[in-house]
Amino acid sequence: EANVSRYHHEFLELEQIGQGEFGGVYKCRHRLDGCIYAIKKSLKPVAGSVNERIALNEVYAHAVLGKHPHVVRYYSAWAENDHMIIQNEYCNGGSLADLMEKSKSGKKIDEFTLKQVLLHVAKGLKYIHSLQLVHMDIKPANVFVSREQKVYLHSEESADDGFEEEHIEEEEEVTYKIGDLGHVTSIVNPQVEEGDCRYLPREILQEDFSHLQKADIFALGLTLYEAARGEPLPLNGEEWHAIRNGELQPLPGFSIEWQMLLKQMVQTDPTVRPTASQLVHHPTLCPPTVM
Ligand SMILES: Cn1cc(CCO)c2c3c(c(-c4ccccc4Cl)cc21)C(=O)NC3=O
Repeated sequence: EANVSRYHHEFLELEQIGQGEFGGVYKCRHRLDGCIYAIKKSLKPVAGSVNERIALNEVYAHAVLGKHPHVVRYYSAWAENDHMIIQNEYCNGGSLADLMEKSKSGKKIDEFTLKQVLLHVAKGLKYIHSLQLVHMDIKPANVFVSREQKVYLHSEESADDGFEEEHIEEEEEVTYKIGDLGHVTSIVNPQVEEGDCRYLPREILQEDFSHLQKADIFALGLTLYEAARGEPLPLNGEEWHAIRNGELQPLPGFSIEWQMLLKQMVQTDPTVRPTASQLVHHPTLCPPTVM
């Protein structure tokens, strides 16, 4: 019946972790499996509206995209009491936007961290693009962080008496994941719902959808540029166009090769921007091989 709520029946709501015009996002514990999930509750969109297309896009995309280490995992979606509900993997480290917020007061985000973000998100995009899909809303708030405490049993032959020496090594493993698939569309017959204009390349504004994967690369480039610079990106106007003409400010404290890579990612001509696969194998991102 209408008033039985699967949400309250299956989940214990722990705290609200997001708020938007769409509704709210909650950190919840599943009463049966005991795991924590991120659940977004939004008002059921009007049938046939743009919002309905975005809501359906999101669920279709999650269903097709299945499981990937650098794409936030989807578990279930349902409608109840005039609400659309989607249950996703909970990423316990906040978003890149949260990291940027924190770095405003303290230390800036360093080059090594941003190279990790680039490598992980490029791997996620390579997977999405390999399925002839594009994300279309890559930005700091949609890159989520998972931190996992890994424990290793480390055993070493001790030099002198030849006995095995064992010790426990703890290591925090950070994984960056692409979330919010509400703008995902197929490159075959694209129904482009523009993402955040701060990260939008000019060709999409001009409705040129011939290189949609490169719009994701552009948005990722500006995402990293903003995280490195610590200044908010323009929504429009002179500075917005200057960036689309390839004019980026220098990034003091960052290597020249990093700044050149970002510049290449936001090139005006989409065909010049690297593909996600080229980024994954880019020499400045691959961990140094022990010689
Ligand atoms: C605002 N907000 C904060 C978080 C926690 C980050 O530590 C969060 C998550 C998600 C989402 C989300 C985004 C778009 C669609 C559905 C969901 Cl659940 C939103 C989130 C999501 O899918 N997984 C999250 O962890």
